[in-house]
This record gives sequence, C-alpha cells and structure tokens, in this order.
Amino acid sequence: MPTLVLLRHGQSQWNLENRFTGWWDVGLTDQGTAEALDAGRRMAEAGLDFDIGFTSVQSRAIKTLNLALAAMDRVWIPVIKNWHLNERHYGGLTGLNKADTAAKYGEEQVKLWRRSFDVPPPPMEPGSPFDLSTDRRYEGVAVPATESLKDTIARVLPYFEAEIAPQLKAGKRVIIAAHGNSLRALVKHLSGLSDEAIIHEEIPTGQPMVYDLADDLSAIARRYI
Ligand SMILES: O=C(O)[C@@H](CO)OP(=O)(O)O
Repeated sequence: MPTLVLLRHGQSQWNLENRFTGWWDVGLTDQGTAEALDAGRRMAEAGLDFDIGFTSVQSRAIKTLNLALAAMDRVWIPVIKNWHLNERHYGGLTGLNKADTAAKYGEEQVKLWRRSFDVPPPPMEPGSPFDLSTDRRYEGVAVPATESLKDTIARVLPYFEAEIAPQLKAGKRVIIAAHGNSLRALVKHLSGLSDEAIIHEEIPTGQPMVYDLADDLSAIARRYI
C-alpha cells in the first residue's frame, strides 16, 4: 500500500508576524525549527521511513524537510526541489499584515482571498519589492502575478502526476514538505474534496499528515501523527 506523508513547514517568521507570504522566502522561527524536528521524531516513532522527498524552492519548506529527515537519521535520501510545490502566490497582498488587511477590506473579502476556490488576490504591482520574477531560482519560469487555489492546483497537480505519482506507484515511500495551500491543492485531489469542502480545510504547521493510498493512489485514509 503506497504511503505518502504531507508536511507543512514549521512556523515561519511571517506566520508569527501574521503577514501574507506566498512566494516570498522567509525563514523558520525557533518554534518552527522545533516543530520540524519534532515532526521527524514522531514520524520515526510511528515507524515511518522514506525513500524520496519532494519540496518547493522556498527555504521554510526545504529547512523543515532537512530538519525532519535529520531527526529520522535520513538526510541522505534523495530530495527533489521544484517550484511547482511552492506556496500559492499571494499577489499584491504579499507582505501585508492579515489583521490590518481585514480591518481595511473587511473579514469577508479577506476570507475570499485566503480560502475561496477561485478568487485570486489582487495582482502584484510591477516594481513591487516582493517581485521575484528576476530571482535566479525562477529563471525560465513565468512567475505569476497572483494565484487562486484553482491556479495553484493547475500547477501542483500536473507536477504530482508526472513526478511524484510514478514514485508512489513504484512502491517508493514519499514525503512532500510544502505549504498550506500547495498541500491543500493535493489534499483536494487525493481526498476528492469539493470546491466548497476545500474552503474549510486548514493544514497546521509541522504536523505530518499520513495518507494510506490504494494502488491507483486514491485515498483510503488519512491521519495526523
Ligand atoms: O501567507 C501565506 O502564504 C499563507 C500560509 O501561511 O497564508 P493563508 O493562511 O492565508 O493561506
């Protein structure tokens, strides 16, 4: 039975500061580091082991995976980093404080931007200090100006099908360390959640979500450990 673990990064500096983050690259807090190490310890205690890891090109997810694998004595497994697993791009909201934004635009509007299936946040303005289109890690990538969850799914899922699903089908034990919304994209697909149901799905930082999958990779069960 293929086993897949999804792990959201530990608390980041901007999770702590309550700022919209998206593709902006922020580090882990001390608490986030502790969460990642603890996630690794709990996975080892639960008897989990991995043959390959996947993560985004964002430091908070990469560091979380490294720390969790270190706690499992598995830093040597192959790890593939790819931008398709990045967080949803938060457009013009990137860097803003979430509470201040709710006070300005209203809770309902901010909830739509944060959790609706297909309403993207306003696009990032050209020349924004948070524009990453010339960042070397995105050479050759059409960096989006904003993304809804639907847009995020449109780049996460093809990557999952092309690169990760074949590993699972070959019997490899896979861990994916990524982000709240790139993981919601995967959960929507794997658990067959509707556009409405996914609105209510919240994935906590640093808590491994274990999927038991059928051979066709449909979900049999999922649980946090
Ligand atoms: O800021 C972000 O990029 C995400 C994840 O921290 O926030 P949200 O909870 O609004 O999806």
